[in-house]
Order: sequence, then structure tokens, then C-alpha cells
Amino acid sequence: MKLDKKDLLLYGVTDSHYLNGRKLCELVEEAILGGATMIQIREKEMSHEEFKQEALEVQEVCQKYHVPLLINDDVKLCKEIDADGVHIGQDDLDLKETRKLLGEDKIIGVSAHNMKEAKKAYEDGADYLGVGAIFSTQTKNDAQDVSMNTLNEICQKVDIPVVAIGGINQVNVLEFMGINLDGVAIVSSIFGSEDIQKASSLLKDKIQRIVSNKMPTCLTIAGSDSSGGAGIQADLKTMLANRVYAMSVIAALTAQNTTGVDAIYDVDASFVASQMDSVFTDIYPMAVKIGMVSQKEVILAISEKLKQYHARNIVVDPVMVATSGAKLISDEAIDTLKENLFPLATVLTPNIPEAEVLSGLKINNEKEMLEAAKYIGDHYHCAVLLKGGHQINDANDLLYKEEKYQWFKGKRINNNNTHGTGCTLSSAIASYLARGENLENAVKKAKDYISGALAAMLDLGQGQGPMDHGYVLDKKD
Ligand SMILES: Nc1ncnc2c1ncn2[C@@H]1O[C@H](COP(=O)(O)OP(=O)(O)O)[C@@H](O)[C@H]1O
Ligand SMILES: Cc1ncc(COP(=O)(O)O)c(N)n1
Ligand SMILES: [Mg+2]
Repeated sequence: MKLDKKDLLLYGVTDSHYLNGRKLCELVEEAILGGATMIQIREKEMSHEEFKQEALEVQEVCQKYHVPLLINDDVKLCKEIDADGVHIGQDDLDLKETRKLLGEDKIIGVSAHNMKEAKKAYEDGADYLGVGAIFSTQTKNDAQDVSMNTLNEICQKVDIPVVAIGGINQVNVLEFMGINLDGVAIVSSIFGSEDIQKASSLLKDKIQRIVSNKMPTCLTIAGSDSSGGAGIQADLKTMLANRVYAMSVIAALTAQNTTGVDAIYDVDASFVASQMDSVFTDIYPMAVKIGMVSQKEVILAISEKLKQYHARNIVVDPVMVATSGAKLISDEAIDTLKENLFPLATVLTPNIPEAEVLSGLKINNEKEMLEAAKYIGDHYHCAVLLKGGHQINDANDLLYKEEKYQWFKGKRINNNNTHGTGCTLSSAIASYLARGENLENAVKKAKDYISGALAAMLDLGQGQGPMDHGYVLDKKD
């Protein structure tokens, strides 16, 4: 039997610690009834004869439901009972040797912990890769940790199916959203469950949606702008216009229009946390933009939740003052931002006045922009996009990342309606990160988008009006 990559979707790996006096074949049957698409038996502490007896019983169940059965490590046993294949680790038998012994018709899976091992396994003829441990796991205490980035890179660059393994459960399985994998291999969250069938069914449902999803997902955590040009409203419009699915966690409400901010109503930190739980445990965002967060407790809650859910592609717009001049954050909160949120950021996007506050430097020209960006990036260990919308003549933005500078040039558009420019730019960057672009390309595309939105010359309101976020839709007329 050759491997059909659909068989990897929910790959149940057994562990006799979870038997509780029951037979392994019964547990496997429950897992298959719940939706397991492939089974591996993995017994580290059994005699060959015992293992063989158990394997034969499991094989009968697997054959009944046409589910492939693989044996962990034991090539001899695989041959003896004519199982569908083996899974081998880096320290077990050599892959080429295993292929010689088993022939082309058997499935051989290989564990990989990094790109080098993954490429070698591919070259030597592995049928699939098991990449992990992604999360910490009790099943295997010597397991090496593999980052989500490494997993993603292996999925993109190595041309054989990939399953993730290691500590995957009902909640963290959602973190694979946007990673191009073929399935998940699971021990405890299937075989250690009270109801194996139900647990398998829930996991299958989640992983199925993730594997087949084509829509990038993006979250904004920010303040509401009643006039719709900045904050949450600008973010959602921007994300839609840049073709990602947009979600929002509202961290503050403002009574605001194009002439100014009339009132601010803070949202409770615990309610911000609840919103984040609701989002992250259902539609996991592939990028997160953070805008106006005015209170210390709210910032602390946000950073805790971002860590808990291992959020990635985090764009932090350190909103301090609205374009209209109103202060949007307390001084105490600025310190909390620096300490708790900046270290989690993929990129920070201060405007010139914000960069002055964060660096303590005056910025009057492009040379001083370089100095301030470097100071902030080196200080907070993240990339910095210092926006050139204020004071300095051209609308040139500066990216400082890992000691390198890159300018994103923009012609200054003679448009006084710049309400929400910062919100819009950071949301567009998050959208392109969610779409899988690297930071440099995401900034370039976001800059093109905002230039177009300004050039559309919408003119609403009595003050500094909003941009036309939907200008890209005109092309479809
Ligand atoms: N008049 C303008 N013409 C062209 N681009 C602009 C103009 N004003 C702002 N931008 C661009 O909009 C983005 C947001 O910048 P900025 O207005 O400085 O941020 P903020 O809204 O946080 O103050 C940047 O890419 C900046 O270059
Ligand atoms: C709720 C809210 N959040 C952020 C901004 C900043 O606006 P800008 O993008 O112009 O800096 C704003 N005016 N209101
Ligand atoms: Mg602005």
C-alpha cells in the first residue's frame, strides 16, 4: 500500500500506559470510529512476542476499517505481520537500509527535528515526515522542541507530506492555522481521553478545517472609533480590502469624529481577555495587529493571552496621540507597553512623535529617523517601521530590522484627510503577514495600499477626514 496523504490527517499513535486494563485493539477501534485515519503502534517496553500478539489484534481492527497500520521502529515485525509500514526515528535504523528490507510498497515515515534532517529523509526516500516535538510532551521526555517557524519552513520546502507531533491537544491544534501541513500525530489527546471516540472526532473536525483552509485570518486588538476612520473600524475595513478574514477584540471605546476625541470608555481587562479566549479557541488568527490600548491592566491581559496562545506575526502600533491631537494612552501604560508588549512584537510601527517619546531623541530629518529607529529596535529587540507621515517632507517610511535599514519611499499626497493612517498601515502589514509574506514584502504592499487609499481623495467630515479603504473594490466595477 502506498501512502495517500489524506491518511495522515489524524494519525493516532498508541501508548500502553493508557490501557487501564483494556485491550489496545479496543482503544484503536474507538479512535478509528471517531475518525483516526492512520494508526501507529508504539511500544517501547514489550517483548517481541507480546508486541507481535498485540500488533496482530490491532491489525485486524485496522483492516476492518481500511485504515493503514504502521509499526514504530520494528522493521522485522512489520515484515512478519505484513503491516503497512514503519515509522523510524533519527537514532533507529538507517532509512535506505529500511527501504531495502521492506521494498517500495511499504510506507516509511521518518522523524525530523530540523530542515537538514527533513531534506535528508526526503532524499533518501521517506514517504512522510513526522516533525516535532512542537509542544512540550509527557510521552517523550527527551523530545527536541521544534518551532512553528521550522515546521512551516519544512512544510513549504520539502516535497513530501508532513505531520506535526508532540503535545498536540484540542486547544493548541488550532495553532496550526496557516501552516501547510497534512495532518497531526497524536498520542495522549486521543488514547489518554475518557472518551477516545469523541476526542478523535473533535480533533479530526478541527484539523480537517485547518488543512483545507485557504483564507488567511487576522485579528485587531484596538479601540473603536465611532466615526469609522481609525481604530477597529479602519482595521476591519483594511483587512477586508486586503483579502483576509478580519476579527476584532475591542480594548477601548471612543466617542470620536474627524474633529477630535470627545470621550474614552475603557473596557475591563478581564473582558478583553475573554474576547481573546473566544477568538483564539475558535478561529485562530494568523496575524495580530495591536492598536490603541490605553490601560496598564488591559496591556498586561493582552500580553498574557498572546503568550498563552503563542500568537505569531504581531504588529504593534504604539498609538499615543490621535491625528487630531488627542492623547490616547496614560503615561503608566506607556511603560507597560514597553515592558510587556514590545518584546512580543514582530514589528513596531511608531510615527515620528511616538518614536521621539520611545527613543528620547528629537527627529527632524531622515538621518535622525535612522538613529531613532536603531535606538528603538536595539532597545526592544524587534523590527521597527518608523513612519514618515509627520513633519518630514516626503512620506518615506524606514524599516530597521536586525541591524539593517530599508526605506519605503512614498510620494506625499496633498490630502489633509489622514485620520486613521497609522491604524490602516499597521492593519495592512498584519494582513500581508497573515497571507504569508515576509515583513519587507508586507510593508511594501501595505505602503502601496495606503498610498492608494489616500490618493482616492475621499473628503468627509469637518476635520481631518478618513481615507477610502474600499478603493480597491472600484477595480471590480
Ligand atoms: N500625506 C501623505 N501622503 C502619503 N503618505 C502619507 C501621508 N501621510 C501619511 N502617509 C503615510 O501613512 C502611513 C502612516 O503614517 P503616519 O501618518 O505617520 O502614522 P500615524 O497615523 O500613526 O501618525 C505611512 O506609511 C505614511 O508614510
Ligand atoms: C480608536 C482609535 N485608535 C487609534 C487612533 C489613531 O489614529 P491614527 O491612525 O490617525 O494615528 C484613533 N484616532 N482612534
Ligand atoms: Mg495618523
